[in-house]
Amino acid sequence: SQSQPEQEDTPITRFQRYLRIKTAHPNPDYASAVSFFTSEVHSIGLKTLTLEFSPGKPLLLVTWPGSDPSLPSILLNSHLDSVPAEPSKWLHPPFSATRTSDGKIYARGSQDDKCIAIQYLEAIRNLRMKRKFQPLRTVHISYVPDEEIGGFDGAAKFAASKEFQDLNIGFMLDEGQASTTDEFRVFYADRSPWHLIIKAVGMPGHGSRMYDNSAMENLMKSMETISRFRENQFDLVKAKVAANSEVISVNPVYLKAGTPSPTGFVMNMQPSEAEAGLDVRLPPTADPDLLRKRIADEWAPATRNMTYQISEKGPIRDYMGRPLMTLTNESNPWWSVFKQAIIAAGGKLSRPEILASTTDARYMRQMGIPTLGFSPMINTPILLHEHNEYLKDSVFLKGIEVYESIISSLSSFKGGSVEASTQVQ
Ligand code: MET
Ligand SMILES: [Zn+2]
Ligand SMILES: [Zn+2]
Repeated sequence: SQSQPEQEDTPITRFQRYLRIKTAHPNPDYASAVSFFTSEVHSIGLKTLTLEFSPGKPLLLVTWPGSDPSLPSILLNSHLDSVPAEPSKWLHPPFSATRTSDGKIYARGSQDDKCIAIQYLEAIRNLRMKRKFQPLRTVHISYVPDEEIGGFDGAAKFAASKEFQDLNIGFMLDEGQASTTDEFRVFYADRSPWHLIIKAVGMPGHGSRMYDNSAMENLMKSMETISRFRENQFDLVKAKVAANSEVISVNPVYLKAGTPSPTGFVMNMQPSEAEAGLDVRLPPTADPDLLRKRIADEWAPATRNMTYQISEKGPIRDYMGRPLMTLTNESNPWWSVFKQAIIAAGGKLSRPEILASTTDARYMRQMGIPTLGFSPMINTPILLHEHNEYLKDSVFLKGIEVYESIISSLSSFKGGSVEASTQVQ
């Protein structure tokens, strides 16, 4: 064909344009992303509102008013930011959004989660402009900053705000994860993230000496203990006793030790301090107190002069002390509407799962709002945070159709008395 795809204005090229905006940390270009969405939203005749709970960190709210604004609304959430990428290790530059001849669109954020940001809007565009669909309930989209660094200046402040309360949200969708089979995955809970730092101290000494209680020895002993715990948890997964997301994961993400020299490190000196950083994730079913005790007694024991610091990145329980889980049975009418909408779009849904990672959904679940994690990507490898993250064009386009079905169903749901019983478990 004579067409020049890059100059067209289609759902795919709009996806590519968004992927090219560098919203990766540590310096996400939120301003460009917000101005991109603002003009897209205005082009379909809807209004936007920019909120700024923290300077330089805008949150864009899109509203499609329903015919009965007194009914609780629907919120579709997507984070604007991405994790960094190492360009030299990619097949195609991570902000090029290169589309290969077999339809793969390579970009950081193509799966996590810029796809859903565009799909929400394209689905609304089709429903509104082509199908002249009129929602009964108001539909909102929120484009939020800082999810990848904990969401404290984004979704956390948003969920706690008066503006959020005024939206009167009855049900929410947030990101999920790709499915390697032909069944869509859906998530009713997240794991809670802890950042754990353990520190060891000891006498420095000559690199040739063997002596007890060096900082390195103390840290290495802890790492061995942690590795055993990690293997036990992993064995449960390998034996298929539990899913990856149903156990406690602990993974070292940095190690820091050594006496620096101009050419690297002093090699004949055992250092007096050593430190490790670990990413820990707890499923909502795990007892956080037991893990705290294990860390104090075994992973960083004071008897070996070790200290530790746990930072819990967001809520693990709701205000009543209950685990943050959205019901996925017939007692939650939103669940039934969602499930039917997937089937109506010709899709299959696998058994609801806990998400192995963590999303902004936890802040909304904490407010008692039933929230499901969902990203319509089937027959797709799970590439979030990896090199060569990509999404196939055909999968992306099918996702728009799926959201048309979901958004039209949810926004038409009449609810009634049954809605009042919809609670987070
Ligand atoms: N979504 C990111 C993750 O799961 C950030 C969550 S808050 C630590 O790692
Ligand atoms: Zn994400
Ligand atoms: Zn992510």
